Amino acid sequence: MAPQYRERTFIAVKPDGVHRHIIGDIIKRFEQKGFKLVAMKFTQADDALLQKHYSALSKKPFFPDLIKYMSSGPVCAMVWEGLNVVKTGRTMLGATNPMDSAPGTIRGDFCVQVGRNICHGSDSVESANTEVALWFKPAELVNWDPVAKPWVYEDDF
Ligand SMILES: Nc1ncnc2c1ncn2[C@@H]1O[C@H](COP(=O)(O)OP(=O)(O)OP(=O)(O)O)[C@@H](O)[C@H]1O
Repeated sequence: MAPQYRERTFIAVKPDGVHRHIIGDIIKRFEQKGFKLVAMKFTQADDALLQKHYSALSKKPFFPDLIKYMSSGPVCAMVWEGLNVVKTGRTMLGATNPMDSAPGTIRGDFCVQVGRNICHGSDSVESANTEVALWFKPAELVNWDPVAKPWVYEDDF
């Protein structure tokens, strides 16, 4: 498999998305797009993990509320793989603030306010690599070949 098809991103359904039963819809969109699920866990994140995950935002006034929100219940943490998956994943999620998220995007269709925006997606390949390593052990990442691969990638016959 060519390396560009092996790009990975970290996607998480946040506690509000879990409570509102939106996990399945989010998985469905990534599956239907043609991306490959590489790892998934349903987990209660502790403050230490979340503080590392959101360390770039530690000076923001909303940081304490963000940690409280993200640790308030379980999250569904996932790794998805495919061509340009980081950038496309962000497009599929929609703008951070659901007031600006286009209809048809996940946030545009399922939520209303920035502090309850139901999902997370890595914002660069570098962040994705850091986040995947933070949330998953290497042995939790599954290497497999979907039978549909030649029907997703044109040069893979
Ligand atoms: N002004 C705000 N008020 C409250 N919460 C906010 C605000 N801005 C961002 N957040 C929360 O912090 C998260 C991280 O913000 P960031 O600016 O990194 O956006 P993002 O990269 O689109 O979001 P995420 O990292 O969750 O995918 C947002 O998804 C949102 O839950």
